This record gives sequence, structure tokens and C-alpha cells, in this order.
Amino acid sequence: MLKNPSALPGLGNSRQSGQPMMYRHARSLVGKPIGLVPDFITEAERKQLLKFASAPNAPWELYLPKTDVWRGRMINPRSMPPKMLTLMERIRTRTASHIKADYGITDPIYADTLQLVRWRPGDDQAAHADCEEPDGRPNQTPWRAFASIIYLNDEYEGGAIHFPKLGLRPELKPGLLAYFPSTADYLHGVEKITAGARYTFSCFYTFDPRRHDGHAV
Ligand SMILES: O=C(O)CCC(=O)C(=O)O
Ligand SMILES: [Fe+2]
Repeated sequence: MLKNPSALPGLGNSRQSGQPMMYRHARSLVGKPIGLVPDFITEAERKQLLKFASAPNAPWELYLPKTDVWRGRMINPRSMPPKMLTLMERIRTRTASHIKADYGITDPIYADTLQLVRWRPGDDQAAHADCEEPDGRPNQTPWRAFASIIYLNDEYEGGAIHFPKLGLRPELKPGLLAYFPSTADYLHGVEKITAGARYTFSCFYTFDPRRHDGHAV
């Protein structure tokens, strides 16, 4: 057993060496356009995902405390039937390839999230960035480089995504893929849902291999 593995070149990580391991930051993507791709998933894929998410017995995660706004609103891989997980992994891989090509990314990327999210009347999300506070200080997930959201339905009212700094409020249609870097330049929020339920498939990507969720990217 090596006492100090980080003394050997190529070995060791932040915990072993006490040094932060550097990874490419979302900042390197500032200036890239927000991606909007209509009909990114097929109707068959969308219907399969929506049927699963809107079923009365869908496994919405209850592990979070009652006070957490995401309690009962996400389905993570561990609660997905294998067929659904395979489908979502396939779509995530396709999404990642699309974004890498569009943003000219050649570095390996990883992902920390693959989930279905539901938004019910009263749910909203204040303007935020995915890797930092609006003032640029790192947030709870500073490793995030960009996000993808696939919109699964339109049987709801309200729920627009808006980018206050960029003056954008894209029209959300079922099957649309949206993606954007995680910095405060891309501050975004979700307007309150006033009727129905909004379902999305969301993922967050990173250049930090330590944050990989282990599913295909
Ligand atoms: O659902 C959306 O349109 C955006 C969600 C979002 O920004 C997030 O989960 O961080
Ligand atoms: Fe976000």
C-alpha cells in the first residue's frame, strides 16, 4: 500500500493530495449561443417518456426532505425501469454529441444528472445559473459546464423558460431540445406553472470526471 500515492506522477486526486484537481470550467463556453433544436427526439421517444412520467404510479423520488422544492418532482436512474433508462441514456448520448459538435468541444465530457422532472401548478424557478451565483461566486454545483433540457409536453399553462440578461423567452414545444452554458451570463428562470403539469428531461454536463454519474454520455 502506497502511503502517498500523489507523490507519483499521474496518481492522486484532490482528496489524496490536498490540491484541487483542475477541470475545464463553464467559463470557457461563454459566448456560445443557446441551442434550440425542435423535434430533437422522435414522437415515439417522446410518447414513451411522457407515458412513463405521467403514469399515476410513476416513481417520483421522495428521499429529499419535505421542505426541499425538488421532493416528489424528479425520477433518477435508480428508480427507472431498465427499458426507460436505456432509452434515456441513448437520448443523452445523442444530445451530448449534438452539443459537442455545435460548441466545438473536443475534450471528453461527463454528466452528473439524467432525470425526468415534473412541474405542477405553483412550481417555478427563480432566475439562476447552473454553476454559479448570479454574482459569479461558485454555487453548490460549480463543476457544471452546460445543461440540456428536452421538453416533453404542452398540456400546461405558464412554465416559460426565460433568460433575463439575454432578453430571450423561447417558445417551448414538445420534443424541443434546449441547451446552454452554466455561467451567470446564461441566467435563466422558469415562470410559474398555472395549470396542468409540465414534464422535462434534464441533464447537466461537466468536464470533471469525478462528477460522472456512470451512465453513458
Ligand atoms: O425546465 C426548464 O426549462 C429549466 C430548468 C432549469 O433551469 C434547471 O433545472 O436548472
Ligand atoms: Fe437551470
